[in-house]
Amino acid sequence: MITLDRLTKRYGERIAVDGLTLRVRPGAVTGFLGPNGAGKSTTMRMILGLDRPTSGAALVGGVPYHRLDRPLRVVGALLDARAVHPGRSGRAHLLALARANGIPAARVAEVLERVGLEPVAGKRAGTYSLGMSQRLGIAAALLGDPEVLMFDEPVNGLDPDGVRWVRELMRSLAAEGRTVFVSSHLMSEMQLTADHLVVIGRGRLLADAPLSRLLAATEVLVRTPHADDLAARLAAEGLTAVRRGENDLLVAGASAARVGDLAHDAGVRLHELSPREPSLEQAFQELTAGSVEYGAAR
Ligand SMILES: Nc1ncnc2c1ncn2[C@@H]1O[C@H](COP(=O)(O)OP(=O)(O)OP(=O)(O)O)[C@@H](O)[C@H]1O
Repeated sequence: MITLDRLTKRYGERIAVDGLTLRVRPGAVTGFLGPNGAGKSTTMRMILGLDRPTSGAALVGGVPYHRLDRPLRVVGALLDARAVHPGRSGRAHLLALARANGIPAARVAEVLERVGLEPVAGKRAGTYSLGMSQRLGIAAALLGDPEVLMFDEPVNGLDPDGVRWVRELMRSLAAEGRTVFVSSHLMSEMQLTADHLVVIGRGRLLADAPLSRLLAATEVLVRTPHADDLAARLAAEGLTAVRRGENDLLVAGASAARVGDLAHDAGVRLHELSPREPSLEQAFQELTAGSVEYGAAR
């Protein structure tokens, strides 16, 4: 479990993280979404004790990171896959980490196998492709068999096989009961990976909800030669229908079945009735409109 309590970070006049309060729960993949500069990396760095909050708190398993006795056994993180000594082999890198953290050397072989890096474990990390570096970073995060895992943009720059591999790994880590917190600016990716979403913009919490709820805001498009009659009937039921052309209405907040039933009751013939589920991309754009720091999001 990760707990943020009014977590705030200022850099001079600029507020990077603005009073974030939330819980990231075990047994699920929680996506951490926001446009560039929204404060995702800063939040993750504070959780890992790499940045000090201006105010508020970030706790892992109920305590601040700097008070953890054996941090790698509690929380593993991949922030920057290239932050490895290039002259060291992947195996040597993991052995050094294990030694420094009181983790048995035998664990290195286990994590190398889990991430599929065994065949190249003896090669210098500097020769690794981005995908291999990501796997090495993930192996390091898994080394202490931690309950909590955090990944900052783990699929950035990966090929489709690499993306699929990371996605499946996240799902399996969550299925093992771990807390998996993964940041991304790729809404489409989160739609495939996450169970729960936390959305921030300009350091502020915009949404904290199951993926299914963020996607549930269904609209229904109705085509009828009696659009005025139907709009009146819908209005009487407290539903808003927006006119789209002569015969089309866009109805928010009701299922296709309900709209169809109301039309039937009102004796209105329908020529088309189609639910339109917004993509997460759309939901995200609506949520973050006005909070994008650099104009167009990446
Ligand atoms: N060391 C720093 N000094 C000053 N400002 C900083 C520092 N680190 C981050 N910021 C600012 O804090 C804000 C949040 O940055 P952060 O990197 O956390 O965002 P992000 O959501 O991770 O974005 P990205 O996806 O671009 O990495 C930005 O406005 C950034 O310019």
